[in-house]
Amino acid sequence: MTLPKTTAELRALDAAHHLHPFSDTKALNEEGSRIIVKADGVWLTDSDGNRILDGMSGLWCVNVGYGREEIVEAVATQMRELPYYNTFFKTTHKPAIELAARLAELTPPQFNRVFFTGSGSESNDTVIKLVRRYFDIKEQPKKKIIISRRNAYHGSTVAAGSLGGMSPMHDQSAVIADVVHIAQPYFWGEARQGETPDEFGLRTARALESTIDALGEDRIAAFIAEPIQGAGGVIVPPASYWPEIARICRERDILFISDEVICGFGRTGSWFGCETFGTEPDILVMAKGITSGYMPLGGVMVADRVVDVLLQGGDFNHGYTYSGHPAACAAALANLDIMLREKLVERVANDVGPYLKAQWSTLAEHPLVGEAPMMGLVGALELTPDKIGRTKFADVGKVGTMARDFSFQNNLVMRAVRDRLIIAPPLVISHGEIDELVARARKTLDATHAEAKRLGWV
Ligand SMILES: Cc1ncc(COP(=O)(O)O)c(CNc2cccc(C(=O)O)c2)c1O
Repeated sequence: MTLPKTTAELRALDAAHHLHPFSDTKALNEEGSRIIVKADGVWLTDSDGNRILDGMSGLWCVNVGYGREEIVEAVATQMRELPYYNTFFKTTHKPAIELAARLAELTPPQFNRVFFTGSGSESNDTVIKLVRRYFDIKEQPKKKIIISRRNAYHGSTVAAGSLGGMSPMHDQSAVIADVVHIAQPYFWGEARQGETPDEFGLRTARALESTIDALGEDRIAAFIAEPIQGAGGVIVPPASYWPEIARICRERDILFISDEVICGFGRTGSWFGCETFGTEPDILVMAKGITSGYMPLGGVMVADRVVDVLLQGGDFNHGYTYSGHPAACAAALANLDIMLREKLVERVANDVGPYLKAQWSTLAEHPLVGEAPMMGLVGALELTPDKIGRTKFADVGKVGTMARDFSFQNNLVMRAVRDRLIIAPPLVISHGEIDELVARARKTLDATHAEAKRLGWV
């Protein structure tokens, strides 16, 4: 079969054969999917030749930007030499060894070993098994419960989806036992009247302590959290939150898991979000930015104090065919070379991060915007009918979806989560491209505001 050329023909074939993730495929097929055909830097090109500013780095992952020949070459070379081999049954290969050593250098000092996976979901499934194995070996088998947060996202497998706190996912899936969800540090949407950010941050953090005490510390294995809840809407905690969580994790016999699938590899202005917020996790979850999405790869960094116990336990009966896939590891190594050579993490911290924050903050003045948080190169716009009262729209999500569609019409990719618009652009974005992004975001807000007014929603 030769692939058709026109957008209409491509859409028809897609509609005939492709079930899309996280989509109402029937509705999508009536509308037609947007076909992305190539990309370069921060720019996408669709099948109609439209140039689109990718404000989302694909799905939070293309940190070094598109069109990096170095990564392509590294993968091609590796595939010619060894396209695949596994790391089961006493075998390994050079890309896995080299990447494991590189990750030990780049991650905080407590981490010197990595378990490779093919995705963030597989990484979090691995974490659940590692954590329970750890306490079984320590002869504390009662410690099984993992505490997570409402509206967290940890992946889409049954177990990782259970770790996440998104009820629309739980409603469509089995969920595993022994996962408990506590409040999220979403100040704009959940603080009490008159409560300051710091008071809210402490109160929300202390939900961890009270939940441990209510369930019994002898039953709690771990606490898992994203430094910033990404898919939940870029929920940046108040400054008081993470120091209080860190205190609780230090004082209690539980493991702290930092899910850095989004916040890792420079996104927040440090190599990892735990460094931005000053926490010291026992387990660090990676995917996305590890290869900038060029190849699927995930991993779990495990702190020495946890590894020391695991090594006493003999066989760890878990792993994936593509754990540490050689071509994916080669992509990761080339990706990390680019990040180091171009000092992209420092660039986020000292240059484009502050610049984007300054430009993005001007959008908070828009009548439709309740808050415009930005940390590193990940930010959001909370859309609201009432900035002062911090009220939500009656039909949550409708305005967000409308805004996302206007954004796409303006050739800017922004993600909508409920009525929050999100951006997480590639770390290579220029000042000029930031100006263009913010201008298109403002145009999107104006169009959304006008339509919401016409519909009587504001
Ligand atoms: C914090 C976190 N943890 C785990 C995963 C799962 O990774 P995999 O998808 O590679 O299994 C993620 C993934 N995050 C993710 C994935 C797909 C879509 C969106 C969205 O915001 O629309 C977000 C994530 O953001």
